[in-house]
Amino acid sequence: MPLRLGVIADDFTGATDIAGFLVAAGLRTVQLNDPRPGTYLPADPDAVVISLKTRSIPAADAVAQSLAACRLLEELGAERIVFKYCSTFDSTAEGNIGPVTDALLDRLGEDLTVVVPALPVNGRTVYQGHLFVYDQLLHESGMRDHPVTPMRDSNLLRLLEAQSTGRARNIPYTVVSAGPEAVREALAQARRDGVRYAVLDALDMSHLDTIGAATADMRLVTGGSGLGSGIARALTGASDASQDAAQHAPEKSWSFTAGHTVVLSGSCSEMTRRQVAAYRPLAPSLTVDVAEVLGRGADYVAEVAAWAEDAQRGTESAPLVSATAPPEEVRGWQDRYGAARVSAAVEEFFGRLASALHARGTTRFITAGGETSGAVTQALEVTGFEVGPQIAPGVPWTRTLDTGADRVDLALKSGNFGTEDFFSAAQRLVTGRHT
Ligand SMILES: Nc1ncnc2c1ncn2[C@@H]1O[C@H](COP(=O)(O)OP(=O)(O)O)[C@@H](O)[C@H]1O
Ligand SMILES: O=C(O)[C@@H](O)C(=O)COP(=O)(O)O
Repeated sequence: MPLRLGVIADDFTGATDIAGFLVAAGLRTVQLNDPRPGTYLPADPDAVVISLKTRSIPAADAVAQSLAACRLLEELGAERIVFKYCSTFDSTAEGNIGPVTDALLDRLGEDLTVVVPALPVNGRTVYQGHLFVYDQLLHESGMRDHPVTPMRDSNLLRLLEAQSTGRARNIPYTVVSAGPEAVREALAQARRDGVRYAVLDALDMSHLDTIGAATADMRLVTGGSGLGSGIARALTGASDASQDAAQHAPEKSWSFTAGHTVVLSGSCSEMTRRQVAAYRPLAPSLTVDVAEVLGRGADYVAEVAAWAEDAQRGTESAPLVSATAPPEEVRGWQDRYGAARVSAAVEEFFGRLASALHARGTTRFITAGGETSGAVTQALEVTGFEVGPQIAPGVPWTRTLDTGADRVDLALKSGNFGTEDFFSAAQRLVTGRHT
């Protein structure tokens, strides 16, 4: 069977997010982290999601890695490509969403694509081309203070045109709510007018189903996991009931790996800050000292690993190691040492800590933050995942494709996803289902 969908995701939490929605819609989905020609692919998947860590690297590198991923997906026979980026359009001023979109359009010989970051089930909607996070415009939400990709504009047309070579046009919700035929006509008109990026409004998940149906003949689409859901549901004809069941029913056949659990939080988002605050009274916790990370490196990693190992013995709830901090504290570190240096050092710290803990018997990692999850997953040398039960919309448990002693379970939480009790909720799913 040809691969029906190939997804290029610009970070690791984003990749598991979309993979979870594809699975919920009924597509057999595999997530690959270190894709190379000849990479092992289990059981004839319908969709392959490639996780990259390209959101905040230099644009030229992001383009090169995304094109390599696209080539691999084409070799696997992918009929259609989805470029998955964040539902809050996280990008630096120079890109990378625009440059990668342009490069993929050129590679696939297409002149028009759609831009659909909306994920209404998690409060991200697009109205008249403006991105909202629940009741706030993107630039007024916590995303204005993101340590790596602060978002200071909510107008997707302006954001995209500033990063790319072509013209953008909004297809408003009045057209989207009129159904797939109306959207197809608007897209055809946009193409005739030389528009390169059609920014579609979406206020609820049914709008994403409409967009999924209307874009069935497009080789390249771009957006968030909600678009993935709409496309997959158009492919499989999944009903709301089957989608709901897949998202919420405990998967009886899914088993977790025996061993210890740790919670690693490197996200500084508003929701992660609340989740960390809610979890602290329930479990041993350690706050990462950024000065120690920068000053002591490997020594500090060993010290924190020893603390976590010790803490794992004395408690039911997994220990939490957290660098999560409010914006003024993050700015303080960045002013002192430089933003790029601090981010890279904290990410490297979490990667090294994960490796050290894995060597000492930790098999389950609950990580908060996209860049943080990428660093942890890469340090653990995970090559690919199977996607399991959803802890919250957009956050499934996953397990590595390895079957042997190296197998680990990972819950990669996007910064703003999940409810306040997320860290406990993730562990509740594990209880009683060890291998
Ligand atoms: N206390 C801190 N000070 C400065 N930067 C931090 C701190 N804690 C974490 N970071 C950095 O902030 C970034 C958070 O990004 P990420 O992990 O993607 O979270 P999110 O999913 O919320 O975007 C990472 O690069 C991380 O290393
Ligand atoms: O689309 C989303 O919101 C997520 O899938 C995502 O990309 C998460 O990124 P982080 O907030 O950096 O974890």
